[in-house]
Amino acid sequence: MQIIDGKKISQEIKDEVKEEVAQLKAEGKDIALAVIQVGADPASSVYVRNKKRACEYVGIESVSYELPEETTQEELMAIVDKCNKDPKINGILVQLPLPKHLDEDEVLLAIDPKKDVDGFHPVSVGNMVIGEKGFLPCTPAGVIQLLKRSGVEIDGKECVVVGRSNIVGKPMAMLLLRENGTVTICHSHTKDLKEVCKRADILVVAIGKPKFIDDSYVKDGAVVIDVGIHRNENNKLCGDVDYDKVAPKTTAITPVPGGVGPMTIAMLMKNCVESKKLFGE
Ligand SMILES: Nc1nc(=O)c2c([nH]1)NC[C@@H]1CN(c3ccc(C(=O)N[C@@H](CCC(=O)O)C(=O)O)cc3)C=[N+]21
Repeated sequence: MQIIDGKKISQEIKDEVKEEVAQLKAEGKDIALAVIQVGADPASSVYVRNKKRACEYVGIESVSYELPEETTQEELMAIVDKCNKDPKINGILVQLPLPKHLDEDEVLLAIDPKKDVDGFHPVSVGNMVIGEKGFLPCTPAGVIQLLKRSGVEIDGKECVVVGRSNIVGKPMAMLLLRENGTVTICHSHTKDLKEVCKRADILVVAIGKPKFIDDSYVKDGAVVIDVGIHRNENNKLCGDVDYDKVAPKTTAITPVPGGVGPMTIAMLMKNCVESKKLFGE
């Protein structure tokens, strides 16, 4: 059984990015990412801090906007607009989820697709689906990198994605399809979830329920990728997969923490470089 080391693989990617950033810098091309956070949700603050730290490491400038919980839609839209127009800004990230009084879709739609390093804009989604160049969403793109760099073949494999969110499940299925996997998407209405999951050579779980998937959902020798992240009362992290029960059945599995999470951030850094190379001046 192989424990897929997301920390190590994300470090490799960050080091590759760091080198590219240095090369661009030598040509006088600096990269900057705007990180916009509304409110002070502690989990979001952790992720935002990790993103800034990664920027620092690879040599990308991070310009942060920490806005109060009461920020209005108009105020937020004005900041996005300002970042859109600022030629120094190459990427814009609006940390999700936004407070409930704000319209997430309107904000994401307002981001210039040329700066959409999260890959959430409908233009980016469309490009991903038809296989055109564009920004790939960081978490699913990170999962593909984890699989490839761990020597897991996707081509022709039975891939089951549990969860159909716009930011993970749906794009995950699409990227596995692009790698020639045979892809099934499961969700809350799926009949016989267990039986479908048991077909998987590669099982990707993104349902947002702690330790939901135990060994009874997993075929012997499967590869299991856990996208979930939950924090319990004692601040201990766990995923959507019951790792201790599932791991012995797999040929490879991602832990939480240290699996998919760090990859999300590494891929964000990669997208920022891509933005500069494709659209920067
Ligand atoms: N616009 C937007 N883009 C995102 O990419 C985005 C977002 N909003 N909202 C929230 C989710 C979640 N997310 C994570 C990033 C890093 C870790 C990460 O580094 N995890 C570490 C543990 C970190 C910890 O200690 O909590 C690990 O799994 O090893 C996890 C989750 C990005 N997201």
